[in-house]
Amino acid sequence: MQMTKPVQSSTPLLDQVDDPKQLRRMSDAQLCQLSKELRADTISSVSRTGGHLGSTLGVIELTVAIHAVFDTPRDKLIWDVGHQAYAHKILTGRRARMATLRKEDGLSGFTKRSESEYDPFGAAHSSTSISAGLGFAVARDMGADIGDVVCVIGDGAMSAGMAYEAINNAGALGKRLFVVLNDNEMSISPSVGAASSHFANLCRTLPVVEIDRFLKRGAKLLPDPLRIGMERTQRAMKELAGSGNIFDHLGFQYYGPVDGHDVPDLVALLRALKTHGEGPILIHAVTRKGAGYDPAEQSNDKFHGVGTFNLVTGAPDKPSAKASPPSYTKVFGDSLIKEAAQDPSVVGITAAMASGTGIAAFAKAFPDRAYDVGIAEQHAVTFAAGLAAGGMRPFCAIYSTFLQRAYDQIVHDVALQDLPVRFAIDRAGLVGADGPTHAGAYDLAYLSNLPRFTVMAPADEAELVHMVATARAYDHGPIAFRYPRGAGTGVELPEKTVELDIGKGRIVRDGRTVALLTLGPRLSEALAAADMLNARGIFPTIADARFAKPLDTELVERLARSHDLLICVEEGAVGGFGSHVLHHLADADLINSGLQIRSLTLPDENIAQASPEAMYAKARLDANSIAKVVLRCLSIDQGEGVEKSLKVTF
Ligand SMILES: Cc1ncc(C[n+]2csc(CCOP(=O)(O)OP(=O)(O)O)c2C)c(N)n1
Ligand SMILES: CC(=O)[C@@H](O)[C@H](O)COP(=O)(O)O
Ligand SMILES: [Mg+2]
Repeated sequence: MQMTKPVQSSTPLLDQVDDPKQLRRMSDAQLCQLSKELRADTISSVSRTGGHLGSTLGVIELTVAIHAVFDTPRDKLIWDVGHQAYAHKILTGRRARMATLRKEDGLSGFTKRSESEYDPFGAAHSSTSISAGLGFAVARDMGADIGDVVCVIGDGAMSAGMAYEAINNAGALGKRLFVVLNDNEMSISPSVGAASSHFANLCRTLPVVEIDRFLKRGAKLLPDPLRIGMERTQRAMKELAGSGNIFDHLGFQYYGPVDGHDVPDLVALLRALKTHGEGPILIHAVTRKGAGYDPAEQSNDKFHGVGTFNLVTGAPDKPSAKASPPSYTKVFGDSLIKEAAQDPSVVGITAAMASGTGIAAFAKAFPDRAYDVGIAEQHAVTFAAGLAAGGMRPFCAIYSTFLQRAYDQIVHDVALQDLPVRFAIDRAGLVGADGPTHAGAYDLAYLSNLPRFTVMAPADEAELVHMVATARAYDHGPIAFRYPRGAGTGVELPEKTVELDIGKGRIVRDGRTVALLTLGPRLSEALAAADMLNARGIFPTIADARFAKPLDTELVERLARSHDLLICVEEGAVGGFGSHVLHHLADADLINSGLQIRSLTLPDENIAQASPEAMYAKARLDANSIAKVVLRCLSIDQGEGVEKSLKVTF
């Protein structure tokens, strides 16, 4: 084993750690000191970069204890969601790069295989850790050079069905596997659901758990025959006491609840279990989200996701969002409230993203018509399908990327049954700092190919208001509208809503020769591109499709027949709006030598490596890029003059 240098207790310990193996030779006092330094370093670093601070602060001691006991990277440490892994990154050789967190070519905000051997499995979408961990455990038992497997999963992540699918399988297989339930009673907002109450109850039955743990520990030290007898007695006691918990009943050995901030206790327990543990083991650690930083502990969301902030006060550096135009999210929330005020059948559903989707505002106005189902997108969709079948008008508000998790429910329970579920799809397109795992790139592709689905995208927040009204009134099958993260264009919001003609787009600016057909907020970039091109004597027609499905075939055919160049622009992947336009033109026999067609989408590489700077400029969906495509298609000299006037850069 490569010898790691012992730490001197003089200088800050964190400065001496360049390999987590060094923690295995530290005393309890040193590990406690290291935890203090690690917490301070994390807070200071995130105050300059922003990020998911609260959840990392909740697992500082757990991170230190796990690395002090387990032999990473041979022992696999898998973080669920991975948003709490900043301290893990600092301890595993990435401290010097923390300034690049969530930036172009920088450290991911989540765990990422390509980033470090200490990240054996990528995360960012919740509740995958136990499934992946079990996979590693089976691989180990089939001969792979893998040691122990430790999955750290939060109580929020434990509200997702996938976690129970994994527990169900792990409990049956009986493989040695460690699951640490990091229970801080928080998701992004306070945890919801019966499972969360169950965990809380376990914390209230401490004496029973203490006895149980004492007996378990004692049993481990006895010779086998006696030990088996002791364990049988224990189990009988629990049955009699009617106690026990879901994990015990599903084949796990449950230990806890333990104080997730007590490093010596955690180390002692983990060491004992690593030595004596058999089969799947669940350690229930009770922590505080935002622990150790008062501004975080005092805030409602415990600094779940923050921008840069003042280290002393915790106050955000950037002015509050109120200064910029209202976000699409706020416009959606306010519009849904207005619709619900006149329609008692409107219901709002979120999957643990109440504030992020605007359902929190809706819930304030209509508490008995708002449902936060936890991190359970699959359930959310079929729950909405049941509501629709029951005659209600459910709005299922789920981020584009998280909706991917419920695809079969969308197809099987909603589309094929032709149920009028309304999908409010936020974070459509690139999202910036959360990167590729959160890009809302695929919803146009995965919805526009489904039978009976109506798929809309507003060009601005005024259009969004009309689409919410249109969706509420539309009872003829599933209908979705998708819109981007962040502020709108600042356009004036309509007093009176208009129900749009389903499947009908609009001409926004008349022109000739070139037609730009956009879907969603790229309309403003297309208009800006046209303004640039006017300087070159090119006056494009600009059209807003409004619908990806049903396609406005009359509009598409009219544009194709009366222009030499047709360019479709969308914030989505190949297979979405533009693909359907091309498909229709081929079917209509309109693809001929006289017509050039282009479909501008988010290129694969931009989706795969998306980051703040890889927003629309890099994704080639901004005015410069659109203008450049037009010039190139018309074989117009890209000379210096043109480049300069167009400021076109690639
Ligand atoms: C499938 C999915 N849905 C929603 C989210 C958004 N999300 C990120 S973290 C989080 C809460 C996680 O709570 P918990 O697991 O308890 O971790 P904590 O933040 O409390 O440490 C949610 C809902 C996600 N990452 N993945
Ligand atoms: C970690 C996670 O998945 C969420 O916190 C996500 O980062 C929220 O995204 P928004 O910031 O766009 O709401
Ligand atoms: Mg939690």
